[in-house]
Amino acid sequence: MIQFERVSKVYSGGKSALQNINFTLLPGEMAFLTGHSGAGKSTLMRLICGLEKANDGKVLLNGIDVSGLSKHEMPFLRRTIGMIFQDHQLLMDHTVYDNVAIPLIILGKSAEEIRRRVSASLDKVGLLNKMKFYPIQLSGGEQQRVGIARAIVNRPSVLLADEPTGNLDDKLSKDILKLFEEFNQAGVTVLMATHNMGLIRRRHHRILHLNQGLLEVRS
Ligand SMILES: Nc1ncnc2c1ncn2[C@@H]1O[C@H](COP(=O)(O)OP(=O)(O)OP(=O)(O)O)[C@@H](O)[C@H]1O
Repeated sequence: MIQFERVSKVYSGGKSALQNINFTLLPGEMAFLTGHSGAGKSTLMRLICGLEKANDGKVLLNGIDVSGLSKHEMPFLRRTIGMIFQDHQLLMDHTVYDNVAIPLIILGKSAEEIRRRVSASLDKVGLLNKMKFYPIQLSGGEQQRVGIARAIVNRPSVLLADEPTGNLDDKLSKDILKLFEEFNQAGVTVLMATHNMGLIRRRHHRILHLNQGLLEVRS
């Protein structure tokens, strides 16, 4: 569950990115985060995973006040979140398998558990047969799916996706959205930021729309 209570964010330098944001995303809910470029979408996502701190108000993740966590408590929070970026942020000199394994290696999991979980994640995104490839050998859509496999390998309860389809064509974008919907049907809370209104039209999920740092809830 994600809760924002009267959250405001002003960057050093004085730029007000978010103003008095209030919303709740229930466990197992899926929502889209929309808004123009600079509306505050990435800032909102970064507040949830503790990459930025709110100046005012509370950001709660599964009931825990993210802004109240110390630096050494952050890794525990991040274990419950899978984060997906537009530019997937893969390590180009590592194989697909190694890229997906990284979160588990950091957590000190056994080689057997890593093998099992990485295979399961790659299977979910349809890339089991490419585990030995390097990212450069994959298409844009496949690279994005490796980023998704890495985000879910730790079985997070919350998936945050910041413009995950930004560089992809319509067909690939729809495939990625379908994947998120499948995770959501399996109980994962999903928040996906997107510019692509065509993609999310006719989907029944709630829309959180940001307009110059202010939230309008649509649908
Ligand atoms: N680190 C930062 N320092 C100062 N200002 C920032 C910083 N990050 C973002 N901003 C400003 O805060 C506002 C919101 O930015 P943010 O990246 O959250 O918007 P966005 O909706 O994700 O935009 P886009 O769709 O272009 O990615 C913008 O005016 C941006 O310039």
